[in-house]
Amino acid sequence: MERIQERLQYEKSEILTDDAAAFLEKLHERFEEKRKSLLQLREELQKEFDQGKKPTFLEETKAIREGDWTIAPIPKDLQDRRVEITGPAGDPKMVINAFNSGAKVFMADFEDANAPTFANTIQGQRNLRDAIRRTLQFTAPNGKVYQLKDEMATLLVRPRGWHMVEKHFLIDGEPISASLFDFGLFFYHNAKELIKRGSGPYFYLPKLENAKEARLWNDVFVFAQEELGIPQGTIKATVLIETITAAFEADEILYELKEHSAGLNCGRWDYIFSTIKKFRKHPDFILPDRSQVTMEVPFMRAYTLYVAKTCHKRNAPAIGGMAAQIPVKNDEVANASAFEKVRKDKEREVKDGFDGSWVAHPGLVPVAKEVFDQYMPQPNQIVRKRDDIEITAEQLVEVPEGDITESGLRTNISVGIQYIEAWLMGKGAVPLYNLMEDAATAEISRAQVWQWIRHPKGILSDGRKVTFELVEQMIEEELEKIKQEIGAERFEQGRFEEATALFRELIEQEEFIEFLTIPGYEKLD
Ligand SMILES: CC(=O)SCCNC(=O)CCNC(=O)[C@H](O)C(C)(C)COP(=O)(O)OP(=O)(O)OC[C@H]1O[C@@H](n2cnc3c(N)ncnc32)[C@H](O)[C@@H]1OP(=O)(O)O
Ligand SMILES: O=CC(=O)O
Ligand SMILES: [Mg+2]
Repeated sequence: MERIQERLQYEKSEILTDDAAAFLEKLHERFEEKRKSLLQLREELQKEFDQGKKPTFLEETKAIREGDWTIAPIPKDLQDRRVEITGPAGDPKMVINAFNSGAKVFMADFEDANAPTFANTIQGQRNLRDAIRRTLQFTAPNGKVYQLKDEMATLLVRPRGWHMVEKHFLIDGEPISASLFDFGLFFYHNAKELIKRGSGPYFYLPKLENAKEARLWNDVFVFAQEELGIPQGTIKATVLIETITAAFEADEILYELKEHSAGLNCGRWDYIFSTIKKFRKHPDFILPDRSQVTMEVPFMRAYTLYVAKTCHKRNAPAIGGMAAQIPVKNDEVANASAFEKVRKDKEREVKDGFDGSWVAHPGLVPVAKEVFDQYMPQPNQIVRKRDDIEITAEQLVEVPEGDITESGLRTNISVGIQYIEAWLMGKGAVPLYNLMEDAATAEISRAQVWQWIRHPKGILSDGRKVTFELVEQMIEEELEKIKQEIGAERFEQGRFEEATALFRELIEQEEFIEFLTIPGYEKLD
């Protein structure tokens, strides 16, 4: 077996130990072929979407949707998930702050919020290993010491999606699946320790496109538990419903994972991205400015209500999504407005039936908690079945009204380039213009520009057609603005040239690039 040099560099981290590496190799041998065949299925289905197909509820799984079954009981420390904070796993200060934030759950992210440099990925594993053992500490350059409090949030870990590989760990010359790498290392080092401490190995599973992909995760769990001699059903996983195709198989996904399920979550940003991506060639499907695709537009309402209803029918928790607002420094009015937007977002979710929701920043934990405490005094509202809700396939794909504006196009260009630059610099989540931006939100930005250029209805509200030439002119102008905003020094020292080149590649390639993180990863360490 060939393993690669970087491993030596991290030997001291005690993460890529021989035993852990052997476990990863077993996962790879057993599941790599299936992973590849499922990715192939995605491509085949896309060809059908490109011909005009729309997703439907599957005839062959009708019995599952109509059947009377529930998921296995939820462990005690996942009963009350009213506020979940998320953040990149690789930053030790943020990890400590998140555990201490007062949120019930901390979703430690190897995915949307993490730029997957090998250093970030391995550091993330170290941070979590040490946090679980209560030994994680961090001293900031200003001397401030960060330590874990006695009362910590329950940990859920989000490995990367099935489409990514970890290029620093080769098996017979082939990179291992990033999902198996992130999951495998975390599980191997921590599953028994977590159980000993009264919790368990809990996960968030991102970017699944269908129930077959959930079944693969379930198979991985069964195998992993067997290998470590841990009782079957100990692993619990919440699946993000963040692709349009997965929404149509929400029931089936819960069913596949039912012994290991901890419900579903509405990953709204990737969900929007997924609709643009899947229907990119549909003449009737085009979205307005990103800022107009709110949670109130009919197809987003339909999706979230459908997820809430489906979860409760199966005794599963339904977890809401991420409002992009974060606290605004030095501007009280903008700050109050950001908090108000988050409050409204959480109010809608709790009233719809969600059992908890995400926040991006510790400063937002109290507001989300206050809303859930008010409307959900009990640990969760799973007993509240939403039989009153009926959602049709048509509602899930209803095209929203709205405008494409010059300002919306410019924001997509500017935010897209700035996010990619930050990501190439090793930061997977960044504040831009008072909003949290991560891989999912950046995907929307670049996908919209790609679509608006090609779609006959990609016309600005002032009548101009969005063209390559117009976008090219705006790229130059937006780069100049960015330089003014951040200063020439930061601009020169950054990776804006590469980020702009990648942004151009993403919008110029006729064949839509599935994820920006795939070509991006080639440029990352
Ligand atoms: C689409 C999706 O997948 S959403 C989920 C994935 N996205 C995320 O997880 C984004 C999470 N949020 C973040 O990464 C951050 O909030 C950012 C990057 C948006 C903003 O971070 P900052 O610029 O550091 O914010 P700010 O300066 O206000 O932070 C204040 C303090 O809160 C901490 N903090 C901010 N966000 C978080 C967080 N999510 N978790 C833990 N601590 C946090 C900072 O580390 C800082 O700590 P300090 O005072 O001890 O130094
Ligand atoms: O992962 C969450 C999302 O909104 O995307
Ligand atoms: Mg996502």
